Amino acid sequence: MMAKPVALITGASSGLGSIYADRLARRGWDLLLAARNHERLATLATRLERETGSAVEPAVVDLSDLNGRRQLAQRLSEDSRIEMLVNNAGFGSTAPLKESDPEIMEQMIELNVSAVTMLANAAARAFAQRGRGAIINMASITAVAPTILNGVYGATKAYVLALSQSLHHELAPFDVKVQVVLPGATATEFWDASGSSVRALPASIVMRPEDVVDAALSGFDQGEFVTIPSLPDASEWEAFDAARTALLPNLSRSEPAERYRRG
Ligand SMILES: NC(=O)C1=CN([C@@H]2O[C@H](COP(=O)(O)OP(=O)(O)OC[C@H]3O[C@@H](n4cnc5c(N)ncnc54)[C@H](OP(=O)(O)O)[C@@H]3O)[C@@H](O)[C@H]2O)C=CC1
Ligand SMILES: CC(=O)[C@H](N)C(=O)O
Repeated sequence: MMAKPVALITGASSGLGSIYADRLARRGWDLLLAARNHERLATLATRLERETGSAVEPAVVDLSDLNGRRQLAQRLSEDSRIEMLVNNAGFGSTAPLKESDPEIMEQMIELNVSAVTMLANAAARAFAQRGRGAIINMASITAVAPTILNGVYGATKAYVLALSQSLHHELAPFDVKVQVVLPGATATEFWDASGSSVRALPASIVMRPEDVVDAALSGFDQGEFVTIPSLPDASEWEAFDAARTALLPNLSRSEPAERYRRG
């Protein structure tokens, strides 16, 4: 029997990552599930193996730790069965920057930026060499709306969007798919660590994690690069992105613009 391909999902012990695990196992993927909480990963692995017949391996790792993310990146580089990376682990905050603990902000950057970068780098190299694979990066609507929550959180997600834009361009010739997902408020444990309760938000702006992941996978199946699960009209994103690309011919020129040369 042919071995199944493996999807590596970070942040798989709860929320969006655990739903990705469920959906990908049902789509015929074997799984490598990364997070810190061994008990939760083991319980999920046992359930998914029983219900789907997929092989599910827990990988207990703290991705804010340099050695932790190095080990997982090495596994990604060396294990040719891994054909998908769901770069999902992350945490956020709703506190203004001036009221935030600088060490927590550092940890957020380590997890949301440094770990995402190291794993995307390893996946890009390995998948390009193999001529196949997919990278799904979990950003957030705060990537384009950084005033909504904590500024560092929004900045980390803007980084994930920019990194994905560059990777999408770079990896297209190698048949490696890149998707970036920008969910809005989602009812997960994210909120427990964020400093605000999801129950304080109007129900009309909060999506179920199952719906976020199902929409994101539908976008993936349709070959979308950017998926915003709640956006009713995809042409609104296309117009936003077209405005960005229209700037490109004038962003680097030999002379300052006329308005900076007056007086
Ligand atoms: N919920 C929301 O409103 C939104 C969330 N997002 C993004 O979605 C992603 C998933 O979040 P969500 O599912 O909502 O939240 P959860 O808190 O439910 O999940 C976060 C996951 O990340 C893991 N994780 C946290 N810290 C580390 C670490 N240091 N090392 C390894 N794994 C870690 C957690 O597992 P463990 O504790 O076991 O390590 C958990 O599995 C995040 O990137 C978040 O920014 C984007 C938009 C909206
Ligand atoms: C926009 C949100 O509310 C969300 N928690 C996020 O992570 O972006």
